[in-house]
Amino acid sequence: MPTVDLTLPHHRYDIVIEPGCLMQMGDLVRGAIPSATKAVLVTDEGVEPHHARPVAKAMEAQGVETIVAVIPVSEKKKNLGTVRTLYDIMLENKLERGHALVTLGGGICGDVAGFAAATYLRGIPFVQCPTSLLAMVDASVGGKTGVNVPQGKNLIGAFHQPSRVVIDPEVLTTLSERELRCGLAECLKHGVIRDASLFDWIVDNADPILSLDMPTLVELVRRNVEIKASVVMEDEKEAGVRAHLNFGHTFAHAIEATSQYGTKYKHGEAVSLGMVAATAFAVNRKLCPASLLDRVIAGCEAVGLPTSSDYLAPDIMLLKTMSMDKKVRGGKIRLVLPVQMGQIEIIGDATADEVIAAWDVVRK
Ligand SMILES: NC(=O)c1ccc[n+]([C@@H]2O[C@H](COP(=O)([O-])OP(=O)(O)OC[C@H]3O[C@@H](n4cnc5c(N)ncnc54)[C@H](O)[C@@H]3O)[C@@H](O)[C@H]2O)c1
Ligand SMILES: O=C(O)C(=O)C[C@@H](O)[C@H](O)[C@H](O)COP(=O)(O)O
Ligand SMILES: [Zn+2]
Repeated sequence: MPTVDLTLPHHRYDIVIEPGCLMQMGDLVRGAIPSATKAVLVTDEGVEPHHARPVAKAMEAQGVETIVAVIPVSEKKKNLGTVRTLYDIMLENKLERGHALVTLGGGICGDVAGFAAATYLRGIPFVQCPTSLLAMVDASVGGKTGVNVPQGKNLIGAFHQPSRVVIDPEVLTTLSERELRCGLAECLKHGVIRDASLFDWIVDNADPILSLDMPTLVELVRRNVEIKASVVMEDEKEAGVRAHLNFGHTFAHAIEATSQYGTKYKHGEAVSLGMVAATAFAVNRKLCPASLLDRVIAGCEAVGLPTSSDYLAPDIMLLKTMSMDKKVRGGKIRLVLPVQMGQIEIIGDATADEVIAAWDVVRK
């Protein structure tokens, strides 16, 4: 099966990308974690009716006793309460360190269940099986797991790398178009930070992507996973270049946290708005030409993502939330900004006035 390899100093895994591969989930889990005679399959309530039963059956067929745990899928419930529920299920079923957790869902499911795997018995192996485009191209790769708190997004978490990532692009046929577009926000982000040709390719291929042409989807997923994996291999724990993957996210997370997590904007939509705000900031700072902002806006609009909003919290609230960002150093907001398509710079001296001016570009 085609794979992308991710090699770190103390861990290595592959990311399998193959239409139909979920039917071989038993082999794929046992191949990565041979001691996994038992597993908790954590899925989310939107995915469970479509895909949980065949995956559980495929795992059982290869001798993996499988307990299915269904969790709610909302940013509000991406919290420690849901993690606690998973601990209880794992404890009740006497899951041991040699056993496994398998995620089957979008990025929320992967982040929450991944955090449970990172902390249960101080860490058990897990396999990520992402089912949304966003989780395939971004969230399932790289080992960031965690949950939200009222103060901000993903503020409690752990780096815990999976033992394998299994991507079956065929499951995208049951994903809503809105969620598909959300995944494209992170794909465009990868284009802006690393690969101008990917950015243009996504814009040119918006139609086949949104109409679920399978060879185009496979290429989309592979190109994005390669970028994500290469950044993570360079800097696993965000000591440096991994922060580039956070382009648009300081603004995006502020939108999510100040709009009651997901009631108005999904993560991918917030990232689209955040990329526009960050690029506007860079233009105002004269780090990049105004034409780059036009290109980012045109790219997001080409795939149907929002680029302006009449639903933003007051500046003071947005600034307060941005000051809780994990990249803050010495109380200063650090921003990941584009210099040109495919090239990024991080600045650590953003002033409140500059940030507010960037929000103004997004605010309708
Ligand atoms: N860990 C990371 O590196 C990382 C990276 C990016 C995003 N994230 C996190 O990921 C989350 C967003 O993930 P998301 O966009 O996948 O949202 P999500 O988890 O809410 O999933 C999107 C929706 O689609 C449904 N769904 C998923 N796959 C489906 C399928 N195949 N068929 C039918 N329905 C399906 C889900 O049930 C859900 O309702 C955010 O919380 C974000 O912070 C994490
Ligand atoms: O993998 C990363 O690193 C990223 O920043 C990817 C982001 O798309 C993702 O939303 C991530 O969860 C944000 O990380 P955070 O540390 O800012 O919460
Ligand atoms: Zn993201």
